[in-house]
Amino acid sequence: MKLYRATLMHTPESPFTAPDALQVQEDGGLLVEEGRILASGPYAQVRANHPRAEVVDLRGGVLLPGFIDTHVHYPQVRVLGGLGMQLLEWLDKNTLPEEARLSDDAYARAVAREFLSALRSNGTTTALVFGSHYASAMDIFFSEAAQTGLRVVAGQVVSDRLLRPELHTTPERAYAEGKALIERWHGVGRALYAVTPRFSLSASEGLLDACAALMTEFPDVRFTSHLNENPREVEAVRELFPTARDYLDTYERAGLVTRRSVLAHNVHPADRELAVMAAHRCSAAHCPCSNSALGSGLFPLKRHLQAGVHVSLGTDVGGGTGFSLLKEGLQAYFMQQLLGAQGVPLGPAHLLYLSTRAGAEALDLGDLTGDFGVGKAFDAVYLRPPQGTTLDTVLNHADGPERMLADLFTLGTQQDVAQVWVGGDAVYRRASSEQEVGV
Ligand SMILES: Nc1nc2[nH]cnc2c(=O)[nH]1
Ligand SMILES: [Zn+2]
Repeated sequence: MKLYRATLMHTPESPFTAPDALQVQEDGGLLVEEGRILASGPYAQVRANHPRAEVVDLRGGVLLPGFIDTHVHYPQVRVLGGLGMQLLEWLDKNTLPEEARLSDDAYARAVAREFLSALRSNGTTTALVFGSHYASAMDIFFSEAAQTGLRVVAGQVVSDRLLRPELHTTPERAYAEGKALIERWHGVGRALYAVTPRFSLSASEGLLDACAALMTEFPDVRFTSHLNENPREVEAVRELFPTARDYLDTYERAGLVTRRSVLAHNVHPADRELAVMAAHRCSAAHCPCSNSALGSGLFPLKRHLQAGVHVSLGTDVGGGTGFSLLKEGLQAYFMQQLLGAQGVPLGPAHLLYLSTRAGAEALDLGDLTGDFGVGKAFDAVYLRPPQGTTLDTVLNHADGPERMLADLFTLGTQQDVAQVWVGGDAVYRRASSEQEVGV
């Protein structure tokens, strides 16, 4: 039994609907046994009730629930930085050639290790991972992920048109390979499976039906894809599906819009699409760094919230700009500011919620993770800036916990992630030599 002593902050409820959603213990205690939180509260109180627990002293930093990235591409870690293009050109020139390289198992393993290491060192404890087009690269991914202890919800990406021939499959093969991967990996350790057509642009109706067949046969797997990211993409989908009411309808008609569906981007939705997403309780993964880098547009958060659509955050590596949910939260804030009266003013509690609890809800893992409630898994990130850094200075002069949280989202980077736990297991610890900077 361990008692973690730290400044604790979490958002068990949504600040979009609940006032005072940010819960803070400035000198807090979290009692953890067998990976689960048994008690929480002021340190002195938890200590008095559990005098024999081993104390882990984390004073001097801030302990947050582990970050939850609801849209990130495993095969794209090495193509980060491909700036200067919009979506379709970026896929063609920057991304798909790299994705084809994952047909080589040794290459796929190296990329999987780089990807999983980047998640952990950025404080991400759960991720909805867009996989590779190759089944063997997914076997490699799941086996590497199991060794890290991270929670991954991932699936083979399937497409049968308009990418490049070596990335195409058939509905029959997509079904057979998906079924085999689900039987091998879904619910094994901390892994779950997500059925993942790349986007309707590269999927025939037959392929979407094959995806639906998997969802029917295995009702608790998740579903993810892309939606309404870029105007040229939206127009191409309209031409490819002349009888569909809109982009969402291409998925909806196949029965793929459910409580366990997460659709990335949705920068250009119609009102009907928002209403249907809300009715089916499916989630939108907002990827603000990617939307900026690829010039996709300004996410209409207010329209999503007004329609009742649940929204979480994704880094969208490699369309995005890295693995940090701190940066993603800050960029979400910037973009809402830039929208002026059309934007939603986001405070630090919103940014924390979007990067933790909202992701757990999107993945239907809200009973397991996303906050520090009693009974939840101990999934946590300990942020402690190296001495002498700007963030260290600013935190030392912050006039209260809410301002500290704003400082973390404004200035925090990978270098500030000191330790990470999943289910009580330590999955990352910053090398101690990096802790002193400039002193
Ligand atoms: N951002 C992004 N959008 C996509 N739409 C289809 N594939 C992709 C991808 O890899 N990244
Ligand atoms: Zn994406």
